[in-house]
Amino acid sequence: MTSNRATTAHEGDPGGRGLSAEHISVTLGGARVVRDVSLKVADGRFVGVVGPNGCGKSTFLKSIYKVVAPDSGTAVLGGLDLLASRPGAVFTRLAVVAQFNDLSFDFTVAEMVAMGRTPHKRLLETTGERDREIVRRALRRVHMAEYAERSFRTLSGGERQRVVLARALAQEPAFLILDEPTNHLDIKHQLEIFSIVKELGIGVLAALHDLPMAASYCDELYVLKEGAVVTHGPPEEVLTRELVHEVYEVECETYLNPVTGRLAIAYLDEHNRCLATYDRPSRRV
Ligand SMILES: Nc1ncnc2c1ncn2[C@@H]1O[C@H](COP(=O)(O)OP(=O)(O)OP(=O)(O)O)[C@@H](O)[C@H]1O
Repeated sequence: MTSNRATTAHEGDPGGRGLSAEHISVTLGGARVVRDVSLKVADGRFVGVVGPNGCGKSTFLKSIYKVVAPDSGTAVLGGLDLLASRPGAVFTRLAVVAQFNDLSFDFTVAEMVAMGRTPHKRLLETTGERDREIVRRALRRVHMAEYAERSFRTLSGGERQRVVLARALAQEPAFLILDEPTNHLDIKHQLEIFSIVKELGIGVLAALHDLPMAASYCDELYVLKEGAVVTHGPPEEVLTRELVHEVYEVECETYLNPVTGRLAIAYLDEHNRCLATYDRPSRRV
């Protein structure tokens, strides 16, 4: 199933603080890994990018948050040309929660979160009491307040992920990019991260692996395969058995769970035996 909705639905303004990426292509190591991807996130909407391993989700997001330079394309956030603007201008309004594994210096948790204040400060301006209060509040929000003086390096993967979210909260962004934000998290903390992000009420663009989770939290999904958008739209329309088969090469059945009334996915083996079922989680956490 291939749709050309991606090209037709991008006309118009995504809204005052929305994101509009147009015709982004990226080449890495001689290979074109993102192919002419266009996407819009209206202000306050939660948009997911899904697709199999290596399909280019992270690379596309990195091209927007300035870690990877695209070959071509534009990315505009609330009227600001992200690709042409200095990081200082970009990161006063855009925060990123990504995998954070290599750290050359040993920072405390509070110091890590305080880095979220950096884009808002003038050169050589030190951390003030207001910044410290914002940091404390962010750490409380992710239930990591008691870790404030711990070395970030000594934290577990899931604890680190929550601190990285706290750093993004301390940035007080108008828009959030999540690059596989729940990889290390158990189910409670996955739900908690999505719940915290939803409560912010700002535009969110997230690369996600868990399809039922994506269906539950995203207003709209873009599906990537081999670097290109296959289709996009509301999760209930996009996540069909045909789409899952085409993109992930697995058989499945989608159905409404009779208990929750929500979309669920049963993955099937070649004899149509159910391998696993995945339900959309409740948003009440
Ligand atoms: N620095 C690089 N040099 C060469 N190839 C790269 C580089 N970074 C990524 N790639 C390749 O680009 C492709 C897309 O990678 P990317 O990390 O964007 O995929 P992804 O969809 O986020 O994957 P996953 O779900 O496994 O995290 C992959 O084939 C990857 O091997």
